[in-house]
Amino acid sequence: MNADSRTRLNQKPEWTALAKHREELGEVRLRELFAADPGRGAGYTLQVGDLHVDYSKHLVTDETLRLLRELAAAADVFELRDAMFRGEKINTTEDRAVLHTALRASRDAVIEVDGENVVPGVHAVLDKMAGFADRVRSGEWTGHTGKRIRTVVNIGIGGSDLGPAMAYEALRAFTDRELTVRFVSNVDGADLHEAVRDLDPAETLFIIASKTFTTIETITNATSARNWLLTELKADQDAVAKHFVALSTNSEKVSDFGIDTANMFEFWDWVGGRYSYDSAIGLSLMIAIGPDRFREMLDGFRLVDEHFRTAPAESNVPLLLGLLGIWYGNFHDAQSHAVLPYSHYLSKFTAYLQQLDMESNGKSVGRDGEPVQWQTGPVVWGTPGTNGQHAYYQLIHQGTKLIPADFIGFAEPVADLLPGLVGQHDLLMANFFAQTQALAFGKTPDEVRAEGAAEELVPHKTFQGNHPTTTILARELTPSVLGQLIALYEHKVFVQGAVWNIDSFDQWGVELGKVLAKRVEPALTEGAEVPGLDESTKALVAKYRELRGR
Ligand SMILES: O=P(O)(O)OC[C@H]1O[C@](O)(CO)[C@@H](O)[C@@H]1O
Repeated sequence: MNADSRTRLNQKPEWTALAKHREELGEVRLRELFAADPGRGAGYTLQVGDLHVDYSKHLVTDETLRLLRELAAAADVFELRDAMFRGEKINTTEDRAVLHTALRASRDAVIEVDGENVVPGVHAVLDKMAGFADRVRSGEWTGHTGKRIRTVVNIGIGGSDLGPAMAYEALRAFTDRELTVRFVSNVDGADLHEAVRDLDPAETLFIIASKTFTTIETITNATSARNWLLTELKADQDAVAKHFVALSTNSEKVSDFGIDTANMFEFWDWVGGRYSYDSAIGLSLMIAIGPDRFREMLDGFRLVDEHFRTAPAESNVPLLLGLLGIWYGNFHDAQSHAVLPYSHYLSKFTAYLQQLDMESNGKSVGRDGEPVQWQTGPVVWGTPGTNGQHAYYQLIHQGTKLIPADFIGFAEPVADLLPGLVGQHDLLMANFFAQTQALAFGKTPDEVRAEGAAEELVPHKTFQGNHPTTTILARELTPSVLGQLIALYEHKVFVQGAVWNIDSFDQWGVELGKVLAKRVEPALTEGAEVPGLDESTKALVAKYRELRGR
């Protein structure tokens, strides 16, 4: 691969061809595209596993898609993909392999890092997790006083929180209702306080999830949780072993904290935090849904991995979704991307994707260390429909910004919901379909007039339409379907990072704030002089101390 040639992405003929094509298409109208091709609705669809993906409501033609695929080829996307699956160290700034795909590889697969097959280790940890999860679920694992565990509290942040928290919500219908899981991430003590205040410590298990085991928020919360537990139980340090387990790559720090390393579930530096909830980081989820369902979820991931690895470019769904994002971000100046799940169970899905996408592709320096000269990752945002419809959809429909959106919905409601529900799922999904229709085709002034609107209101009631959306539809939100969805987005993010020639697997941008926080803290607590503190922050710190009466 030639890193230099990728750096000059916007000087490549494939890029220029796309820019020219964009000019020629001008303000292409979805109404026209559908009028010109009545088969578009059924034709612009792909299937991957259980996911039916409709991309007909995009501002693209066959030619656009062909040119986008050529750009991907010119950027060596598939070469980089193959290098990732082979275990090469494509996270160059950290000199690490990127092998979240190995976390869901089948037992007999062989994937080597530095000459060692990592798959047996992955399955050994999965088996250990399964054994532990079964013991907690059955009540065989008891706390210090002999009581069974009723609540699991996962303490972690970023990738050590968002993934399991999202998936626990998503798969609530599959959870053991006798056992609940709570998630604590914020260093604001209120988070831990609210999570434990009504719990019986004797029935509580803390899972301390931290890849590095040095993250200040997590270690602080874990220390406070240990204090709470020992105080409430009036127990000594021995009680820790029955109420604390760790998920980490750092056995030394785990042991320093007082957790028995026999109760540590390991993962590896080739798993990025935001790509880790299908590793040991998913232990809380496994306890909640059981090992079999967890494995079904891994099967879902693997299905999409295989698709991404082997499907031709024309039918490769992660490639398509990645390229559509590039079309809008780089050739239409779109700044953001909305993800709008029409499932209450996916209430944390977009928050999870924010880290996956924005921590991966929020970069402005290429893999060669040169500043990139094109837009990279979008702002990802969204909440479940239909709540968003009554909040910010106004701006998507009639505002001045182009906001491509993914609509995710399901034909069946997940679980046996309340018997008295009055056809709510069809109503939910009617909104789902209606919104993408309204966004795409809008309402013309003539249509508004035909409804008898007063002339002065016609411009206000007109919908320009032409807002692009992808629709992802599956039968039901099962563990496997969740795995498929997450792998789809993981690989979409990969495609975009590969085209933009950035390292999607490092996160140097979070470091500065961490270092400065450490430096500022003594100024808050002790009024210490912090060298290099700017005048604005100095004044704010002084105000803070005054307000705290210090
Ligand atoms: O699992 P750890 O090491 O505590 O890190 C938590 C999170 O912090 C980050 O390193 C930076 O915010 C994320 O990438 C990671 O998911």
